Amino acid sequence: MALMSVAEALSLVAGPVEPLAEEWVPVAAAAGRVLARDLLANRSQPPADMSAMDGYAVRAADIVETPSRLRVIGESAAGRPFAGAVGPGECTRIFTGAVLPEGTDTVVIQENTARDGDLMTTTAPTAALRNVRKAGCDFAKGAPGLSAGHRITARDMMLAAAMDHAEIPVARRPRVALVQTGDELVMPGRGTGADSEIVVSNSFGLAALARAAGAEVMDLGVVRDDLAAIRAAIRQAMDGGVDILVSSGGASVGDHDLMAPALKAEQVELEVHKIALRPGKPLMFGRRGALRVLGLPGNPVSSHVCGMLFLAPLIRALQGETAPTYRTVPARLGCDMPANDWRMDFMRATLSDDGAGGLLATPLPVQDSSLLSVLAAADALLVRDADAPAASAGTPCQVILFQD
Ligand SMILES: Nc1nc2c(c(=O)[nH]1)N[C@H]1C(S)=C(S)[C@@H](COP(=O)(O)OP(=O)(O)OC[C@H]3O[C@@H](n4cnc5c(N)ncnc54)[C@H](O)[C@@H]3O)O[C@H]1N2
Ligand code: MOO
Repeated sequence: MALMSVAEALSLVAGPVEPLAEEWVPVAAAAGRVLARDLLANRSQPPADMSAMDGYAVRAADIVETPSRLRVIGESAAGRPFAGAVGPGECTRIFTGAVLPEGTDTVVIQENTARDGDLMTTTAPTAALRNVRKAGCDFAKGAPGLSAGHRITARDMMLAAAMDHAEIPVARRPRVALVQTGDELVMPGRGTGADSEIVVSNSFGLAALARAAGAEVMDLGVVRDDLAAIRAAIRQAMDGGVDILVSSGGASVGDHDLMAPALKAEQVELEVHKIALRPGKPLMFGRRGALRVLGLPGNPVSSHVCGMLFLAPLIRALQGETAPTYRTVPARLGCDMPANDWRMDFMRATLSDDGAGGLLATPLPVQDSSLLSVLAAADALLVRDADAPAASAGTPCQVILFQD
């Protein structure tokens, strides 16, 4: 029987997802968070007509001739507006960012004036309404500024602050718990040096991916290949209010691969179990109540690729982010490729310049899913569709860039 496609699995994992509850955070702490509601401007910017330059605020009708001579009756500076009104034949000194005095509509830059006591003479023409920023020209009070589902950038933080928001509503960070199964596993620096030991690597990549997508991560550590121990870890996640439990290892079909039986025993309904993906065929996804479980293969490259393809989009979807999927960019093949088999393939590849402003993607020569050195040396994942025909160098293709 044909295994489920990557697209179908992704739609089950990160398809229509009810976003987590909102919480309010100070704008200064909002980088990378996802807006839970549309953010409207609480005030107009600029709040009044303001000068864009240092010079003199005048009435345009008074400076049609050059030279024109006007009486200086006061000053308007940023934060210290001129209190009165400016009549015909009058002007005020004005500085950048100051409110235009009543009666004026144009600013003559000081370089185009001469000053003698309280008289100002224009020395070059200035078009009517020049050097003035109209009230609300950046944004008007009540106007939509940022949309729900948008991930806040540094620039958005500036906009939100300028729109006079001290705190903004964002989706709660998804809580992700990581568990790694395997009798062979030891933490870095904690092994005895025995050949049978393997040093844990998966949780480091998965935690970084999850945090970059906006999650709070807790590491439940290494669990032995023991049904009771794995079931206890699943219950710990359920009781601890975890949103996504991510396991790595024990996903295949060997006698010691206990993740599926443990999930079934804990009544986690498996919606995905084995898909047409390389690396990552043994992927599992299930739910029980509010808990979602992603069971990733233990092979390090498989766990990381599945983290990029499924975990990061799920974390983003739970925050209400729009278009929660992995993102591809166009490139061209750097070498001839044979036809693909029935598994969609995400190959570790290097990128180079194609000499025409584009990218050339060349798969690294060995693609075994255990090879961390190859994963670290790659620039991108080259996407090969299931059953893709043979393709020659230069053929357009898609790649996923590593984001770190
Ligand atoms: N008869 C079959 N055997 C296998 C199949 C299959 O279809 N039939 N699928 C293969 C594929 S594809 C994959 S991928 C692996 C996945 O196996 P598991 O998820 O059960 O992974 P483990 O056996 O637990 O570990 C595999 C490998 O990865 C190392 N590992 C595990 N966890 C970590 C970790 N946290 N950090 C670093 N390295 C880890 C582990 O020591 C093993 O070397 O199954 C194939 N077999
Ligand atoms: O799917 Mo496995 O991840 O090919 O090695």
